[in-house]
Amino acid sequence: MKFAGVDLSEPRIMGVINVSPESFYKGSVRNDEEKLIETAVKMVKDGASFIDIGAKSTAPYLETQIPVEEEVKRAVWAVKAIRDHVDVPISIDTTNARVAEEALKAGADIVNDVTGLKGDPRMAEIAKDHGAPVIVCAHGEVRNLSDPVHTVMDLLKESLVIAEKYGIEEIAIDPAIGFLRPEWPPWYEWDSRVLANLNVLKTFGRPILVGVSRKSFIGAITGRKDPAERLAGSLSATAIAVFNGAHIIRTHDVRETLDTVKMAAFIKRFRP
Ligand SMILES: Nc1nc2c(c(=O)[nH]1)N=C(COP(=O)(O)OP(=O)(O)O)CN2
Ligand SMILES: Nc1ccc(C(=O)O)cc1
Repeated sequence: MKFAGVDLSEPRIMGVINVSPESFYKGSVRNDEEKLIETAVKMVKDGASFIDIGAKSTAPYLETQIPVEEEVKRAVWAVKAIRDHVDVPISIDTTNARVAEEALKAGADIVNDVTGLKGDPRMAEIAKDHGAPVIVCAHGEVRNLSDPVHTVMDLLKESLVIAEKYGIEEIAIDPAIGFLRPEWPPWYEWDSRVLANLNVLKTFGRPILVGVSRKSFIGAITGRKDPAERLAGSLSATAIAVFNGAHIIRTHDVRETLDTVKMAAFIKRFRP
C-alpha cells in the first residue's frame, strides 16, 4: 500500500508543525522562518515521511476562530518556507477549501481535512482539481454511543462517498482521536475504545492514519494536565495504534515516535 508515493509496508511518521500560536501544544508552534525550516529539516532527518502543516488550531475545547485570510497567510508562508528544504510530501491541515487551494499552489501535496470533506463544500473539488491525496477524519454527529469504532466507520463511509463522487481515489482514513466528544461515554473512554478496536478499520483497505500526540485523552488518563508532559502517554498510545494496524502516525515528536513505531511493528510480526 502507498500514500502520496510513500510505501506503507512499514508504518510511517507524519511530523506536525503548527504555525498557529493558539494550538494546544505550544511546543509544536513555529513562527520564525529559520526555526520553521530547521524543525522541518530535523523531522525529516529523524525519520518523518510526511510533514503536516497546521495554520489554525482545530482543538474542540479551545477558542480557535481566526479570519480565513490569516489562515491562508500563515499556511502559504509555512509551505513556501519549507518546500525546497524537505523532500517528503507536505500535507496542509485545514478545513477550509481556500486555504487548501492556496497551500497546494504554494507546494503542498496532500489535503488533511479533519471534517472529512463534510465541512467546506468546495474541499473535494479543490483536492480533485489539484490531484491531491486526501486524509479524511471521522466527522459528524456521534450515533451508536455503545460502539465507537463502528460509529467511526459509518462517519468515514460518508466521507468516502463524497470523495468517490468527485473521483478522488487516494484517501487515508483517520479515526479522529480527540475530536468526537459525545456526552457519554467520556471522550477519553471513546478514544480508548477506538484505539483498542482500530483493527476493524482495516476492512476499508485504505491507509489508516492516527493522531494521538499529546492529546487531552492522555491528559485525562495519566493526570498530566500540561501537554508538554504527555510524551510517554503518547508513545504508549502510538504503540497500541501500530499494533492494531495504523499505517501512519501523526506526531509532534518524530524521533521518539519512530523508535516506538519500530518496536510495535517488529513485535506485531510475531502475532499469531
Ligand atoms: N488527520 C488528522 N489531523 C489532525 C489531527 C488528527 O488526529 N488527525 N489532530 C490534530 C491535533 O493536533 P495539533 O497539534 O495540530 O493541534 P491543534 O489543532 O491545536 O493545532 C490536528 N489535525
Ligand atoms: N485539534 C485537536 C487538538 C487537541 C485535541 C485533544 O487534545 O484531544 C483534539 C483535537
